[in-house]
Amino acid sequence: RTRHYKWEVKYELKSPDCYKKPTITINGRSPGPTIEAQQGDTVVVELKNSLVTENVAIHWHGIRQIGTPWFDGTEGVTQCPIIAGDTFIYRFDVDRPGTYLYHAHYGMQRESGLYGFIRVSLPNGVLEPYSYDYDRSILLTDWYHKSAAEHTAGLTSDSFVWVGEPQSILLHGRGRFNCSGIASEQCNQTSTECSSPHTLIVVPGKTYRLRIGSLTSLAALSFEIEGHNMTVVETDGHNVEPFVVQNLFIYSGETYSVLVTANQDPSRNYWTNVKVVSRNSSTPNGLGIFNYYPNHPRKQPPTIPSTGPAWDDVAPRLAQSRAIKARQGYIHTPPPLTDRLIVMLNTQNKVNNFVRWSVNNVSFNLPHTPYLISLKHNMLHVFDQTPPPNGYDFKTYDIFNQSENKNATTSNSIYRLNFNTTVDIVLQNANTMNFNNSETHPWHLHGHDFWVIGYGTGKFDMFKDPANYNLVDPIMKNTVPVHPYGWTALRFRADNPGVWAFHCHIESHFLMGMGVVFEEGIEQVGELPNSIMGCGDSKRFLKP
Ligand SMILES: O=C1O[C@H]([C@@H](O)CO)C(O)=C1O
Repeated sequence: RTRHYKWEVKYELKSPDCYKKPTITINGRSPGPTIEAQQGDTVVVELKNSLVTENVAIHWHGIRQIGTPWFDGTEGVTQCPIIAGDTFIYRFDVDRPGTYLYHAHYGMQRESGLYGFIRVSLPNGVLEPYSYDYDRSILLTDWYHKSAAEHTAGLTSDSFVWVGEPQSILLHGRGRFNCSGIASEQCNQTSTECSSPHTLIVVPGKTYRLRIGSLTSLAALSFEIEGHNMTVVETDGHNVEPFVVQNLFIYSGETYSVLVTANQDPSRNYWTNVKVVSRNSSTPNGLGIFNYYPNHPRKQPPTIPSTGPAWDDVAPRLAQSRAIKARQGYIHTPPPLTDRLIVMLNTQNKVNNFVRWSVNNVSFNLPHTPYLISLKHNMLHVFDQTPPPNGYDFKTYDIFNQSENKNATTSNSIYRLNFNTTVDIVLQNANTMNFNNSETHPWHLHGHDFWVIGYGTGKFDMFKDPANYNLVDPIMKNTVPVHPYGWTALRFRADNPGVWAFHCHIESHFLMGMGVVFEEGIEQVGELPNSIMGCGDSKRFLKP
């Protein structure tokens, strides 16, 4: 079956947290419409770019694009941007059930509000291994009052201006900023998004499958529903061996399904409470109402919202990461051995006076001609052909100290993987340029799911640590955090012909170079559609 969507992407002045800001909407909404499909369907999105003076591209996050690598929506990697005024048609199969996302993948457009959910249901007659009465979803984002253009200008200037902490956390597009002292024409306190908080209406005694996704531009979050336990059952489209949490840590690019039963005192409402963790943030918690029917949805809970977990306590976050295992009966066993190990040291450093992020001292820049096109047509002059390093100087590099990394460079070189081989990636975190500081980075892989085979603290030891890998019941995911001063080990099969980005999902960090690109099986990629071409050196492959 084909699911057809017709979208118009456009700037509109919106006030999701009361403050008026040009927001990128789809058919007038941010978050955009949820794509609803069933396993095996083909999704067709006919996208009209009405941004007037800006190009666009949309990535279908978690959809592997098997056989359609040109519709991954990653500007510079798999396609040219969609020019203002043009209409572009994405067409791809959703081959697995679960909760996925979509969002802009061009410059820093995502933070302007261009995002939404993809929900893929099971085939008729097939049941989830858990039961619930209702299915709801809630997209968590962070919200800045400055524009993406202003952020980009600051980040790419040699007098670096950091984006800082977001002004608000939005619960499915709703937040509340304190407008006192702000000119009234700048704050629209009567907008629906601002005047009524996010509300989840629940019927006492019923169980809810709550799909939670994060597409923050920066913030790592803790999500909780006051007084209610949550049972984690799904992440990134894979069934999780159930475990119970009071608060769920969620990083940008991840999705979770949790089961929540409305089993508390039904005479009142409760807070849904979203807090920034991992950074010493000034952003107020995002608050919504968990509304027990028939209480009035605006009836304030009688309690003061909790402050949430300590922002700098890594231990519970690492513990949650380690608790996520594949569900019994749904385990895909990884290959026991790898063909290739790439250790990726994540550092913040200066390159020619610009503040950048690097992987093994290479800070990534996108080329003008998308890799998929240049590789398919063997135009090797359009990017740097020296492969990036497979590791870093393990003996001398001190991950616990500020380092100048004097020989860090920028490059658009890529990793070329042998088709149908097994690849291990170890993300190695380190100190930033600031004293006694290491940040959390959620890494997202396009075109694949990977097995999460290990987490560790300190420096990864390639001789000792692999002995402790979980090769029995590791979860498969498409996005995973590397915790401060720690490491995360992943394994995947390079079995999807195409060119795939792997990057930090913090939008500013990818812009600052925190990403790599993998090519695999390019010779098996079919004929590229005309619609992805037109920029850089790709013009000459346009077919008449
Ligand atoms: O990339 C970053 O830059 C700032 C800060 O390190 C600049 O001093 C920060 O917190 C980041 O995550």
